[in-house]
Amino acid sequence: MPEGAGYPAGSALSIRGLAKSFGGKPAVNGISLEVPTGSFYGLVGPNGAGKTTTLSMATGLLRPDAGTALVLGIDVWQDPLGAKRLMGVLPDGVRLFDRLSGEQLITYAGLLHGLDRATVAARTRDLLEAFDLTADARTLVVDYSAGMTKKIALAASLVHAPRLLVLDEPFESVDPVSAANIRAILTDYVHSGGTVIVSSHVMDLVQRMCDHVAVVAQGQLLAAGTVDEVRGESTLEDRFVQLVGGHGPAEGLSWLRT
Ligand SMILES: Nc1ncnc2c1ncn2[C@@H]1O[C@H](COP(=O)(O)OP(=O)(O)OP(=O)(O)O)[C@@H](O)[C@H]1O
Repeated sequence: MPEGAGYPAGSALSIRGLAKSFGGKPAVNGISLEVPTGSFYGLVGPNGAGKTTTLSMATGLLRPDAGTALVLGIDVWQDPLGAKRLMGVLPDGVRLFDRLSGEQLITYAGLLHGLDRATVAARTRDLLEAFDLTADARTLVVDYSAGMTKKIALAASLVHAPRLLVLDEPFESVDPVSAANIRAILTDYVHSGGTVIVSSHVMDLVQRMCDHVAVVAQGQLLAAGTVDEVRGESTLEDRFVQLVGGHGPAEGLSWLRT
């Protein structure tokens, strides 16, 4: 099949029929999704819904049992290098080379992507500044807080100026000022033609920040479209609970009541 055949031209990420089971138990059960180029796309779902598994398969980190993922028409599993050149990825539970300093980590990411030293040095400086990490540039990443680690990982994912950003829980552990800063960086990136897909549990944030959203539960897609299409007259949070089916009050915990 030629590159991108059968896939919408306007999609930065095309996921078709992705599936993965662990020990015979389906984690992702045939998810298909089109992420339009230039969109800020939220992926939401309850704990264990299959978000991380889906994003890992879409970014070449976890081999699917079935299905395909294309980044700007390039098959992630047939041409991983070609696809990864176009993508910046913040995986869940980032495992970084944490014996490097923050500055070294971004530099290393840039050099791995084949950028020349002068470009890497200039971009590293800009990224450290943008993420407010200049003062900690020489500190080892192992000594960073959880939020600082998230920020340095995000900075490293941007150094090669990717066209698609795939971010698993980028705001987890990040303080509100830094979160606002990251949101501004990402919004600016989208306005300049980039595409972002971000998983999050924070509905309010997704409603305010994203223009598209997909809701997954139990490894399946329950709804996808623009945020306004998906939420209708409700808030995204109410619609999410409706779709996913909330638990009742904690009757089983009567012993906990004083
Ligand atoms: N490596 C693994 N081995 C076995 N089971 C796994 C593995 N990774 C994920 N799972 C299972 O797959 C299902 C989906 O997990 P996944 O991490 O994709 O969910 P998630 O939507 O990202 O959840 P959360 O919001 O809690 O991070 C869960 O039932 C999980 O236990």
